[in-house]
Amino acid sequence: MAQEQPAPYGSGIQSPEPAKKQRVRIPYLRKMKESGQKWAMLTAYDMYTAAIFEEADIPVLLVGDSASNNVFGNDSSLPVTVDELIPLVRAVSRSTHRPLIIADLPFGSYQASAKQCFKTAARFMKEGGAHAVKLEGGREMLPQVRKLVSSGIPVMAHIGFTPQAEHQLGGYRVQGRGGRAQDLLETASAFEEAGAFALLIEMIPETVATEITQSVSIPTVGIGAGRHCDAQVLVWQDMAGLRGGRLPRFVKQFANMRTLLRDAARDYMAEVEGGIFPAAEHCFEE
Ligand SMILES: Nc1nc(=O)c2c([nH]1)NC[C@@H]1CN(c3ccc(C(=O)N[C@@H](CCC(=O)O)C(=O)O)cc3)CN21
Ligand SMILES: CC(C)C(=O)C(=O)O
Ligand SMILES: [Mg+2]
Repeated sequence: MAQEQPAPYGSGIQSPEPAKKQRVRIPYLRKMKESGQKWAMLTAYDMYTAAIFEEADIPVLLVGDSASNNVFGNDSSLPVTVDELIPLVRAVSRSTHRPLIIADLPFGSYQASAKQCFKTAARFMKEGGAHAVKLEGGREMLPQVRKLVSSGIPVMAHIGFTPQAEHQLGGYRVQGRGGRAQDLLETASAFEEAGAFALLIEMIPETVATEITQSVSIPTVGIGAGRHCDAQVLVWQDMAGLRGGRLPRFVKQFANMRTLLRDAARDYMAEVEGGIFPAAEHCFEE
């Protein structure tokens, strides 16, 4: 006899899971803004990290195109492809029940037209199991945002420093300084009007990010955008101290996983070389 399937999380019909496991959905994020409750977003690119961040109760996970650097070893966001990212999105969505999963649209997969954008976003939803997508850019992306929204695909717009445009922007530089703040404010309003469910704001002065946050009713998620955004995001390998070398100013390391993992690898190697591991307890009898 076929087993009965449990109701999907957030479906509103009786779920066998406790309320805590209800899927985070977009109206919840808006309510958090209204009540002044800040929230945290992290990137995730695989099963264990996604499951661990769910255990930690992180409400929103981003499968970033930063996988280009942090998974695939490229030196920028530009090379990563849709075909490379979809399996990572699928790994994250399969391994979690509660967080909202956002797929970052990679460079070249949405800029050409609203139609191209829709096709790419639909692949991330259908093949990856994403609940929403994120795209970078300014007002030239309004047709893309409108197309997704009218097709039922929630979209987060990423403004300020947009890494996919690093060559146009002249490097990894703070945006919105000098006379450019007004332009950012207008772009933010235009995205809200077009139906974006949230704004990601990267590397702009705190004062400008605060003004944007106060001027829109959708949540703002900051990275290097000061203390007053509605939410914050960091790349998990930065936050957990897996990454070495010089770090951007906006990063705080909450652990030192690089040392932890390196020491574990060294201890393992020493025990193998010294004939200590495996011990009897790790061996099978006949
Ligand atoms: N590991 C990782 N963390 C990230 O935050 C990240 C990625 N990868 N890959 C994609 C983009 C690239 N990002 C970056 C990369 C470098 C800087 C950086 O060098 N920032 C300088 C800016 C100096 C200035 O303009 O004053 C800094 O010191 O913060 C910032 C964001 C953010 N994203
Ligand atoms: C840094 C965040 C905002 C991002 O876009 C990514 O991880 O790709
Ligand atoms: Mg990105």
